[in-house]
Amino acid sequence: MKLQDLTKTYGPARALDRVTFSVAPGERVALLGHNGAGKSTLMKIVLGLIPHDGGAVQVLGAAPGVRRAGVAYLPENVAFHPALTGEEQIGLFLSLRGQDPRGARALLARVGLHDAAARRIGTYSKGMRQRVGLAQALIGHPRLLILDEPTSGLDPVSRRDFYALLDGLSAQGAAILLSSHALTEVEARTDRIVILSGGRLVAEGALERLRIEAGLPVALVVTPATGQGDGVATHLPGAERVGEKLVLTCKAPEKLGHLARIAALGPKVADVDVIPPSLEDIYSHFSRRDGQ
Ligand SMILES: Nc1ncnc2c1ncn2[C@@H]1O[C@H](COP(=O)(O)OP(=O)(O)OP(=O)(O)O)[C@@H](O)[C@H]1O
Repeated sequence: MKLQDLTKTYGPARALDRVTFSVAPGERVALLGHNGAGKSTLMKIVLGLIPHDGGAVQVLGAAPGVRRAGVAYLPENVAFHPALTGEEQIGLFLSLRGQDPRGARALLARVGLHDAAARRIGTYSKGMRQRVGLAQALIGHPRLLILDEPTSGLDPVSRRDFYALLDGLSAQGAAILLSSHALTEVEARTDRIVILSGGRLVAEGALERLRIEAGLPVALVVTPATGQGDGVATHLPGAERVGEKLVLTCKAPEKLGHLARIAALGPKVADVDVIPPSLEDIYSHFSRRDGQ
């Protein structure tokens, strides 16, 4: 999937402004952005549901909407018929795609729903319904998956399982674009992050690169040995006392120098932790930089 200077306006309002990025086969890219940043608009354009005004869009090497069979979409809130069993529902979707409905069990097994296949969807948890959505999305072996906040409302275990499924799909070569507000989880589970703000791409890259680009401070959390708090504090001017600990905030390039000074204090120091800026910090840095 390739976007080049993608632009979309709704009347006078510009929802997307010259957005350029791509998602390669096997890559998992997270699309982040505040409400109204343009994420849904971008997804709808890629899916061929709405036209764009400017720039170029290539989806599996063709215009959006052309290679429909190769593209799967999982909307944020999937709704299925509560009276149907998982197997009946997926069987129905298979029939609608001209495929053998008996393939439903295998698809449900792929998303960990084999044992629940004969139960009515009305009895499923939200995480299980989300997996039915993923099973539906997997029909026909899509090469591009567009997932709109796929883990919103899922508990941590369901989220982890869901990402494990995505890992398997990307390992088989599927390109995955997912939007999310859950920053910490995409930090660990995606290859690249794209941040939209006010319709513009304000940051793109692997998290490590964004961390460096943002130039945000690093915190060194020093735990003095028992009774050594004051002694350590005199050697760390500028450090803030937080309970028993001393927190020194510095720019990333200064980190090693500070660590060397801390190490030189020897047994006066019991422990030291280096806390890099979180994805939340990086995200608000880029969003703010853009005046949001
Ligand atoms: N059909 C429409 N008509 C007019 N304006 C629209 C339409 N759809 C979206 N917009 C506007 O375009 C901008 C981008 O909206 P979009 O829904 O793409 O954002 P989003 O990042 O998906 O937000 P959210 O996280 O709330 O889903 C917003 O300012 C929104 O109000």
